[in-house]
Amino acid sequence: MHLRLGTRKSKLALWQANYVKSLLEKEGHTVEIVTITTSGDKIKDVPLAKIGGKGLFVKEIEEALLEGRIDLAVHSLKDVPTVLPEGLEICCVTKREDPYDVLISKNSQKLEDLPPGSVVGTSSLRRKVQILRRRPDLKVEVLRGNVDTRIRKLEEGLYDSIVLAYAGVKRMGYEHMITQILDFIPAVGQGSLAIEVRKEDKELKKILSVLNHEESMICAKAERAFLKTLEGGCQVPMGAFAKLEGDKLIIRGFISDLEGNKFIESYKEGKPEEAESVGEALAKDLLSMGGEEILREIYS
Ligand SMILES: NCc1[nH]cc(CCC(=O)O)c1CC(=O)O
Repeated sequence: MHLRLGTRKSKLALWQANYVKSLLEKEGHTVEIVTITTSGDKIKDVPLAKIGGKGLFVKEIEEALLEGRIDLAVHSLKDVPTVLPEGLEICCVTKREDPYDVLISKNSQKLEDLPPGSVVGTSSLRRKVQILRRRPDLKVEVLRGNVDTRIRKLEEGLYDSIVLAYAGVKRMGYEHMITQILDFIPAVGQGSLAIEVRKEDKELKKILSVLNHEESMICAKAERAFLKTLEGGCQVPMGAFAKLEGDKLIIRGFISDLEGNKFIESYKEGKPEEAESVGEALAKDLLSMGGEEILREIYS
């Protein structure tokens, strides 16, 4: 079949699109890559948490899907909101790449070795609070842009260290620059790709099912149910990480206030078949442990 694959045009997005393209070509399909500029690509210097809109990197691509200009969309799963437009679905989640965050430092200093007052670049509130919890004496400053831009800003001396997703760093060929793999709780979905299609495209979904990695899909379901229950956008520091151990699903997650002073963390176990309810149960625990108050403060 001839498939039109929609993607953003950042280098990372194109890498991801080409990765999916090559998997589909192995199955005998032809794939045309259609690049789409999203609002997230246009607004370059404001932290996404300040813009506040959900799905800034996917909205225009979803419109192309709904209008029939493309057949499938490839996104970083972590950029996809938990509620999709009517008529669309995530039919596959690809095998998760290393889900963790990494620190890249100018002087190869690990988080615990950075001199007091060092400047760490990240725009993610999730990363910020986890940095400050370990090193309240560091300065966390806004850093946006694609992976190349972020690394260039480090090299230009604007930061002493930056924090990025391992997955993006690896895909862009900067693995050799990694100073430290951080044991932070990752973003929901970090490291997996989401394949989004029109719900009604049954035949296409059958074709695409080769892209699905069942274990990654189960973890995605648990983490996204967690996020949905917390109504988390990127304005609230939170994260969750699910994994399968044998036939047990384990999910850890946290929610925090903006400075990392109130950091509420817990975990939950359950059956993989009940991934969504396990994620939801974890979120409800966090809400009753003080999460509700945090949300109220942040949104007031
Ligand atoms: N926020 C942007 C974004 N979306 C997906 C990735 C990397 C790939 C992934 O995490 O799955 C990145 C870069 C980063 O967070 O450093």
